[in-house]
Amino acid sequence: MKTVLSLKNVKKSIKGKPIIKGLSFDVHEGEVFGFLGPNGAGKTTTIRMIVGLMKISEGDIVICGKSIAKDFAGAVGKIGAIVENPEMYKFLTGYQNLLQYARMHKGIQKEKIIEVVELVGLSDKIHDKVHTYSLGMRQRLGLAQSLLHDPKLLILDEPTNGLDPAGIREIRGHLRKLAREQGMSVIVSSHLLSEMELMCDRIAIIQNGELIDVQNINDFVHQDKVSSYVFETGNLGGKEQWLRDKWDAKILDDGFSVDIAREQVPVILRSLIEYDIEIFGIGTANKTLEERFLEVTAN
Ligand SMILES: Nc1ncnc2c1ncn2[C@@H]1O[C@H](COP(=O)(O)OP(=O)(O)OP(=O)(O)O)[C@@H](O)[C@H]1O
Repeated sequence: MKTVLSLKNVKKSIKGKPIIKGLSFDVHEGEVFGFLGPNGAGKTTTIRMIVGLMKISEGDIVICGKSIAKDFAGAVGKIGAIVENPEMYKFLTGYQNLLQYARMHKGIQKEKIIEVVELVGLSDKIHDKVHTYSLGMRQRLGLAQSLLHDPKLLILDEPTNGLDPAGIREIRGHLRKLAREQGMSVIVSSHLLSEMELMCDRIAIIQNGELIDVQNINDFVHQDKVSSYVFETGNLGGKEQWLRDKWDAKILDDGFSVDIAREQVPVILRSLIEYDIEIFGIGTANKTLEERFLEVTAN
């Protein structure tokens, strides 16, 4: 697996206050990698350092083998990014905006503009003025602009901020497609957990400027394969305390729930039968990423 981005014990202090306290992790070719963390965790600061908008205090960032400390232009030249809202000329068309950008960054051909516009699905509206665009269309235009110079690594800070569910789904689709079909590595930040679950292959959880965990999204959600099982029972007739003591059960109006691994289900069923508890139904409530995230960050 090829490493596209490597953070090596990156630290940042602002006015003597440590904000980022030694982050180390790698991002691979063709993966969508998420930065997940509560407000103020340090996601934007980390992204600003990766894209070269902010100096690192200590450590190094290596992009496609180039160190940001030793070869700044070489390293950041591989990146396409939307960090702050991309500046667009509202009274020019989308196409004119891209053309303007291409003129400022030599070597971008008109064919490339057409290619990225098609890729982000803006071909129909590209000759309309930007002030007529919806927020989602502006985001797509920003995405097209960031793709013009063929970046190896695409970085988007809160890419779905302010978008409606359809817009979010659309951006998500584009990012997954870029990773899958073009082998691009994509980094997105968000505090929206459900969204990360749908978009990312792996996520780094950041809290207080520290890395709490980097995990494959599926492992993260299904870690230990513990699920909440809800048992619908008849009257528990005074057996509530036994359930709490033996299974750490939560008593509900018409039964109880327990957090157990799948293999334990037959075991608990047997003991319920032995204990004369009638069972009318069993269901699972798999833990959401949100619940897992809260568990991890609570400690
Ligand atoms: N220029 C600055 N001067 C002082 N403190 C700063 C500066 N920039 C960031 N911080 C602090 O660094 C911490 C991390 O901020 P950052 O914006 O990176 O977090 P974040 O995870 O992106 O949060 P959010 O989701 O709210 O955007 C915060 O406590 C913030 O107050």
